[in-house]
Amino acid sequence: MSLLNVQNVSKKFGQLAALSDIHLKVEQGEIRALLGPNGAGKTTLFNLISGMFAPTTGSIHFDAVEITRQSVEQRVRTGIVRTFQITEIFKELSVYENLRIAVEADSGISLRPWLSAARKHAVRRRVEELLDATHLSGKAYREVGELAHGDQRVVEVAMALAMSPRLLLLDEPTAGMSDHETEHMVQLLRQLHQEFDLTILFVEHDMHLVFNLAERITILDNGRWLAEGTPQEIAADERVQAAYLGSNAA
Ligand SMILES: Nc1ncnc2c1ncn2[C@@H]1O[C@H](COP(=O)(O)OP(=O)(O)OP(=O)(O)O)[C@@H](O)[C@H]1O
Repeated sequence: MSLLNVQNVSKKFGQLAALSDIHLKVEQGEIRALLGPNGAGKTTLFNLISGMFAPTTGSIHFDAVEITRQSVEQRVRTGIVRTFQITEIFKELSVYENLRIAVEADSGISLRPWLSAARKHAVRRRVEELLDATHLSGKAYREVGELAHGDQRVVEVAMALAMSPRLLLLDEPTAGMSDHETEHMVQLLRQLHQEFDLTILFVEHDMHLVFNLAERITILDNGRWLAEGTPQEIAADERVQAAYLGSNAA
């Protein structure tokens, strides 16, 4: 049974059909890319999966439970986490403080005025685990706003991890990064995928990254499902080349 199962999903904005009859199944432990030209509907599909909007028609199941009309918060609790969903990143605070806030939000203790020593200790341990997993320990006490762009995006991933995701949704995880930062992010996502058996669904324009990181790729075009397959299958698919890859496919 698929971890995520999107069936016959359509989304209209007024007269505009942003998505029509989309099917998407993502298996536990997969790294899947969602690819397509501008306006293909990738962000809209992400919004439907993460709970920002409800679809006009169709259904979404997560781990066999229907979540079509669940709120963002309910979905986060069941393990669907998108960066920047619940906790905001505070650029004037340190990496450590940002993670502490995310961990406290996740454990539902952020609204309590007083924490027991045991609770504080548990929060500290969890923050240290997250710093370790994302290789941010050496930058724990730096202000997030002072970090390089690539490191700031890693902090976003660490904050998403604080929510204990089973399905991590990433919007263009390497947008604006240098080659070196991109390589670091790819390594990190691969490592987290293995270490936590994390299922990852990401939207990305960078073709190189998609082919390098994704195990399977789903292509949308003009609000419709166009193709799905391994990177090799997608690169060889004539419909995809015609609709999207063009000369980049070479
Ligand atoms: N909130 C909204 N209200 C009205 N129209 C919207 C809304 N969100 C998206 N659209 C429209 O839906 C269509 C699909 O947009 P979407 O942003 O999902 O595509 P995308 O594949 O993510 O594109 P891009 O790669 O440019 O980000 C577009 O025509 C867009 O203008």
